[in-house]
Amino acid sequence: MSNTNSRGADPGPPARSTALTPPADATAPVRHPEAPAPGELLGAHYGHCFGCGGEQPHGLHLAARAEEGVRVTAEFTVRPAHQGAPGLAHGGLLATALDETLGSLNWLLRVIAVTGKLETDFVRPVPVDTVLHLDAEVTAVAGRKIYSTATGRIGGPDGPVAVRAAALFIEVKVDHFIENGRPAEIRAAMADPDRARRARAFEVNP
Ligand SMILES: CCCCC/C=C\C/C=C\C/C=C\C/C=C\CCCC(=O)SCCNC(=O)CCNC(=O)[C@H](O)C(C)(C)COP(=O)(O)OP(=O)(O)OC[C@H]1O[C@@H](n2cnc3c(N)ncnc32)[C@H](O)[C@@H]1OP(=O)(O)O
Repeated sequence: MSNTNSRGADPGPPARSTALTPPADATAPVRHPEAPAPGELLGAHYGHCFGCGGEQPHGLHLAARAEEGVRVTAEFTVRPAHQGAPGLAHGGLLATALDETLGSLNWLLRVIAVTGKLETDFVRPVPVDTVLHLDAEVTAVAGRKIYSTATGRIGGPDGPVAVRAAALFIEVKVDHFIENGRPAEIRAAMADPDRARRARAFEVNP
């Protein structure tokens, strides 16, 4: 079989459609003993993060809250700047809110991890001014692979489901950021006066 697409370009690796199903040897996630207590806000992992950073004027400013187990919740208000169609949220934006919420779960395990795969079901349209109630949990862990799912409900924690996601995060060392990030931003992050954020980046998984 040819390894090129119709334009002759390398199509890249094949889609991994089964990748979001944990393997048979996966285990249940273990909440870290020093994870934030249920009800506590997790805080931003990086001030300029588009999803959670307080210093990011264009960002979503998502504030995830720890729950029991390896689970978080967050509320996200859809703003006029988030539109795709008139008066409706852009799907990619909703996927970003899900990605960020899912990403914050890894802090309850005390690992740093990046999104490898994110699958999103858009179940119903989400109007501007909607408060989306996000609820995410880690379902299984297999080596460096962390499997998680999330839902976003309209109007309340028991409201109708508007979006659903399943994700695979891959645990990385802090070197992932040092080797791949831009030096100026890396230096600034290393000098972050916020002790909790530095700890999250450097002490967890040095
Ligand atoms: C110094 C300053 C540092 C400041 C840092 C600040 C804060 C840090 C703290 C926490 C924050 C961390 C992240 C941000 C959190 C939330 C934001 C939302 C999350 C994101 O938005 S984050 C950005 C988007 N994300 C990426 O930018 C990833 C790009 N990517 C890569 O960097 C590599 O691709 C990587 C590392 C993923 C893997 O590379 P690798 O070489 O380490 O590992 P390898 O390929 O061997 O995969 C190992 C096993 O995972 C399986 N696997 C891998 N990828 C898969 C896929 N896509 N689908 C299915 N399975 C997959 C393999 O099949 C194998 O499985 P098996 O072991 O069974 O064979």
